[in-house]
Amino acid sequence: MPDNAYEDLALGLMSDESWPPLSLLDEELADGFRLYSSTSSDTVSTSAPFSDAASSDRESTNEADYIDDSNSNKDAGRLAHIDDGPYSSQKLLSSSDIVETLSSRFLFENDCFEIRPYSMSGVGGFARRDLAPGEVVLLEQPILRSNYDDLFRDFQRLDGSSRNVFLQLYASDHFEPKRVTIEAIWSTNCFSIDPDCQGLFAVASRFNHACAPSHNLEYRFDPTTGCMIFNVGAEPIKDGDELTISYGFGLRPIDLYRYYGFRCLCGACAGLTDEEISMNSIW
Ligand SMILES: C[S@@+](CC[C@H](N)C(=O)[O-])C[C@H]1O[C@@H](n2cnc3c(N)ncnc32)[C@H](O)[C@@H]1O
Repeated sequence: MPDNAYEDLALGLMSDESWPPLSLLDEELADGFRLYSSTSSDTVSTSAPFSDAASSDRESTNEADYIDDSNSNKDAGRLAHIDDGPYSSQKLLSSSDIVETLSSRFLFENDCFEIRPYSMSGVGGFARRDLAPGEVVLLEQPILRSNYDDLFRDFQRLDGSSRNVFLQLYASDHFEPKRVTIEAIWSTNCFSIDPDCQGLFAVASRFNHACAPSHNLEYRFDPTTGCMIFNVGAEPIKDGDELTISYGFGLRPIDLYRYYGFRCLCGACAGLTDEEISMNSIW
């Protein structure tokens, strides 16, 4: 495969005429899309799926301390952010803005898929054309690498735009009521990068789960590029189909409910009855 084969699939790079291909690590990718280089020297080696949200039981902290921009550090994280241009209305600061925007706007698109709202579960990814088995649809660098111990400190080091992207991601209301939004967003969306480190990905966070064997994307973390790479599984995907991933090997609907707080509606599993839900209510 040629070196630049993935360029137009990297986060922030649009393959249509208005978004000419640029180098993956260009700081200025296109109007309104920038990808900041990380100063982190972390090495990563595995492609484990979502982190175990159930294992995090940390004390809450005053969230207001962590959403002040004044100390922003542009180099603390990687970001393909939404600023101007066609995505200007996604420069989001409040949860009401987020809700309004998610209900009416496309969130991201490249040659292969788009992230858009739909009725089942907020937003999801949908194929924009037929996709072949094995085809790479997205390479994405995390906007933040962290872990549950360092999350608030690392969040504080993000620049203001990265924080806004972070804060517009979906936060499950399943997590402990006193848990602050930052931690709920992290728990809902982060992917494991290695045993001690997770990553938050602005676009990949929008992929919904489907139970095996019906999920149609595979993913792995590539330490060389620092990207999570998403490719089509063994079966082709048709234009318009939802792109789905597995949130974890062997997870049953009851595990999804306990760990992530949602009733799986993927259609491939039996789901959960009301009785099972009430028997497993956590709060
Ligand atoms: C990582 S986010 C995925 C994107 C999310 N739909 C959004 O609007 O941003 C995970 C959340 O999506 C929803 N979700 C994902 N997969 C689902 C499924 N199979 N059935 C029902 N809800 C699902 C749940 O609300 C879950 O907490």
